[in-house]
Amino acid sequence: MSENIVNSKKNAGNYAADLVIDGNIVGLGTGSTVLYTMERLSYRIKEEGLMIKGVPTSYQTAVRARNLGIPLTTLDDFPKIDIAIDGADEVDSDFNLIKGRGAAQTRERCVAAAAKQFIVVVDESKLTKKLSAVVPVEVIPFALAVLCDKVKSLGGNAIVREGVKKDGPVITDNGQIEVDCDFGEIDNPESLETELNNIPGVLSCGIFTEFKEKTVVIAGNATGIEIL
Ligand SMILES: O=C(CO)[C@H](O)[C@H](O)COP(=O)(O)O
Repeated sequence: MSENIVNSKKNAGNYAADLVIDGNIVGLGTGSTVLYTMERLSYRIKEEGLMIKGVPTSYQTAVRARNLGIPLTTLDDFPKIDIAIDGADEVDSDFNLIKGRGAAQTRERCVAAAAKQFIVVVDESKLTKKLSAVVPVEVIPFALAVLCDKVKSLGGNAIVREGVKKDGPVITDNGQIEVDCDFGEIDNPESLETELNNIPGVLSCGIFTEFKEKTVVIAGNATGIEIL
């Protein structure tokens, strides 16, 4: 990762952490940008006595939060939360998102849906006019072929994500399979999201179009941030 991208992620992540106030229940997204948010929250907890609880969106985030001394809670205890901070793989000009590079989009969707405010932290290279990144989809193995068939009928190409230090498919935190679906440029993200999420056996695809009204995008650059 270039120094520019690292600084851009850091600037966006840090800015988002400073939006959190005492008493907040905070959705903690997954990925490298949110890690900067969590590091800054950890600093604020230790140095400023900030009192918060985090709801992690993945196993990795839970481990990182524990190591950073961020107290954790669950959606069982707080079905409604104050603010969720999460990264994205692509953000279009209407605030439609593609998420799920980390295969965490199902829990990320649950946490974003539960939040009053959804803060998306990205480096500015993630901003695009039109979504065109690969769309991750989490599916139960029983429905894998059905999903692949449906993706084909929608003009896409589905590839089961392979593990890096494991042979075979990536098994998600929910014990399911992650499938990367390439549709090229996406003309209608809302309808594609609905089509994919409605396939029986799909837990969640990585297109997020329904949180626009509560979304603030913080796009980091090498020297600062832009709020969109
Ligand atoms: O959706 C995600 C994980 O499932 C991440 O939020 C997204 O991939 C962005 O990650 P990063 O901040 O590392 O670029």
